[in-house]
Formats: sequence, structure tokens, C-alpha cells
Amino acid sequence: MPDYQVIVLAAGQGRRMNAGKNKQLIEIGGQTLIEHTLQVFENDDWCDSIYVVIHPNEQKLMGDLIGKQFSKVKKIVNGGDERQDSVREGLLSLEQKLVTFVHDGARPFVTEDELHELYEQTIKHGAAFLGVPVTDTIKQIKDGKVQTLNRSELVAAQTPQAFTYDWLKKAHDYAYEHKIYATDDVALLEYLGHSPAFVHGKLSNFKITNPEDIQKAENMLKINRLDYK
Ligand SMILES: Nc1ccn([C@@H]2O[C@H](COP(=O)(O)OP(=O)(O)OP(=O)(O)O)[C@@H](O)[C@H]2O)c(=O)n1
Ligand SMILES: C[C@](O)(CO)[C@H](O)COP(=O)(O)O
Repeated sequence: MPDYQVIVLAAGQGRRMNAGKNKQLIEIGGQTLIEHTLQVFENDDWCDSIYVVIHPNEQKLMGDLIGKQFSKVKKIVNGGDERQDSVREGLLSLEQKLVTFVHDGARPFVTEDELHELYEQTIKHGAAFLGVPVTDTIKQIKDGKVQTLNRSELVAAQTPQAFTYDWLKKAHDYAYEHKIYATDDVALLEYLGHSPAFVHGKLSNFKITNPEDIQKAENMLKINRLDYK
């Protein structure tokens, strides 16, 4: 059977959510956000092991919450200041398995068919990411000048993003050495001249970021529980 390992990121602060705590600990439909996300990988037979990156101040809380509940959680490691630092901490803690996924703990609605397509494309192309074509017209505003970008060439990147271990490690080592920061991991591949495959994902794999996303997530859960797709 195909198998992959996943780094699940939960070390952020959730500033935009403004909930007075890490948004990973907000309850949606009776379970915390991080539990919902980990359950997806626990349920996927192709996923072999999970490495969770947490905020150093939440070691006890997270340990109690997820330490025993998920059999595939191999390690819980402390994250860093930026998302990229947290990915690096996760990366340093895992095995040199062929395929490694990186996923935001804040995206609980990724589906098994998306995960499997991502895996297949990674085997073929070395790396792959989920995303959706943008539906708004995108304007670039630079030094007061507005320019309309060609929408047919644009997609909004999501996670998981999947890599052969070797590419992910080399990309992060290069970024670390050259002090390069990016908002996702596939961006770091560009510096090595590698191009990942694009996997057309679903809008339902949105990132829970702002307060209004909580109601959206509650609604998604209700729909999933009714198995109305
Ligand atoms: N230093 C950080 C920053 C972010 N993340 C994780 O990366 C994912 C995507 O980040 P984002 O949605 O920006 O989460 P936060 O950083 O928590 O939110 P905000 O930017 O609003 O503070 C989240 O699962 C978050 O926990 C992380 O592990 N370490
Ligand atoms: C990785 C990501 O989720 C892809 O859309 C996104 O770049 C994370 O960005 P954020 O600034 O940490 O929300």
C-alpha cells in the first residue's frame, strides 16, 4: 500500500481569529479544530505517521488532548516564530520516508480522495500541491499603481503540499542558509529550480482564519454528518 508521513502545523497564535487562544483549540461541533484535522489522517490508510508541531506554551494542553487519542501521532514537537520555522522543526524530527506531506492544522476538511491524488502526483513529479483557481479578478497594487493580473494563470494554494523527502529537506535547508521566507513550502522549491504538480482541490478545504470561518466550519460539519455532498 502507498504510504506517507505528515507534518501537521498547530503552532500558530490565531491572531486573525482573535479568540483569546490558539484557534486550534476552538471547539467546532464538540471537538477542537486540531482534533478534526488529525482525525482525517488517522482515518486515511495511506497515512503511516503524524508529526504535530505545537506552540511551546501548549505542551501540556496539546499532550493531554492528542497524545493518546491518535495512534499515528509519533511525535509532538515545538514550533517556531513563523510557519516556515515550524515546518523546519517538524522536518528535523521525522523519518526519511519517501513522501512527506505538510498540512495546516487549520484545514480540517481535506478529503481522502484529495490526499490520494496528491500522493500519486508526488510519486510522478517529485512534489504536488492542492489549490483552487481564483474566481475573483486579482489586482496587484504596487507603489500606488494598480495592475490586473491574468486570472487564467492564477490559483490559490492550499495544503497539504506533498514532497519527496529529499526535495523538502533540500528546499528548507537552502531557505534556512539564505534566510529566505515564504508563506508556503512549494514556494521554496522554486529556488532549487523544481516545479510541483498542481492538484485541483476543493473550496471546502478552506483555512480557518477569521471569526466568520467558524460558522462556515460548523455548517460544513453538519453537511458532512448528514453525508450530503
Ligand atoms: N509560527 C507558526 C505559525 C503558523 N503555524 C501554523 O500554520 C498554519 C497556517 O497558519 P495561519 O492560518 O496563519 O495560522 P496562525 O498563524 O495561527 O494565524 P494568524 O496568522 O492569524 O496568527 C496554522 O495551522 C498554524 O497553526 C505554525 O505552526 N507555526
Ligand atoms: C500555506 C497556506 O495555507 C497556503 O495557502 C498559506 O500560505 C498559509 O498562510 P498564512 O499566512 O500562514 O495564513
